[in-house]
Amino acid sequence: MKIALGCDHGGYELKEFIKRVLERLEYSYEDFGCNSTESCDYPNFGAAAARAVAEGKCQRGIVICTTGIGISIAANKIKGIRCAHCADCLEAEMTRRHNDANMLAIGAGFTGKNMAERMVEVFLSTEFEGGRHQRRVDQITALEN
Ligand SMILES: O=C(CO)[C@H](O)[C@H](O)[C@H](O)COP(=O)(O)O
Repeated sequence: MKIALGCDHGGYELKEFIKRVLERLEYSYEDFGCNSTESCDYPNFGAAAARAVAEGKCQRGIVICTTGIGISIAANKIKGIRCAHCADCLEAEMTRRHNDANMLAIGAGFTGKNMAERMVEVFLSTEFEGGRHQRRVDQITALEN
């Protein structure tokens, strides 16, 4: 599974940490920037990672800004993306099980490295349950058209 990464300046350091986590877990990744803590704008980086997921070049995405909110809003503008802003492991697990979320958004100003590492692990290893949840995901998809 290949993971698309995106961030703004507020998420840069946590994104670099998450790269090491992904290497330890033996996931490949593609980094869509940004590439420093210099101030920049999150929409382009969130959308670039989201497009890679929507186009199937990557199977999941992880995006990070200071709150995780702005970059999740941007990612969710891309058709086919279900980007969940999560702050703990249960949210990261539930959004996989129930929403088949294909992107995780993290707020680096609020979520520490330890929690982020555990969220990434559970997000990438939890399967979608399908069943009644598939019907609801289909309804979300229908809203895009
Ligand atoms: O979009 C956000 C808030 O919802 C992100 O947290 C951004 O990182 C933040 O807005 C950036 O703000 P800054 O003052 O330019 O660092």
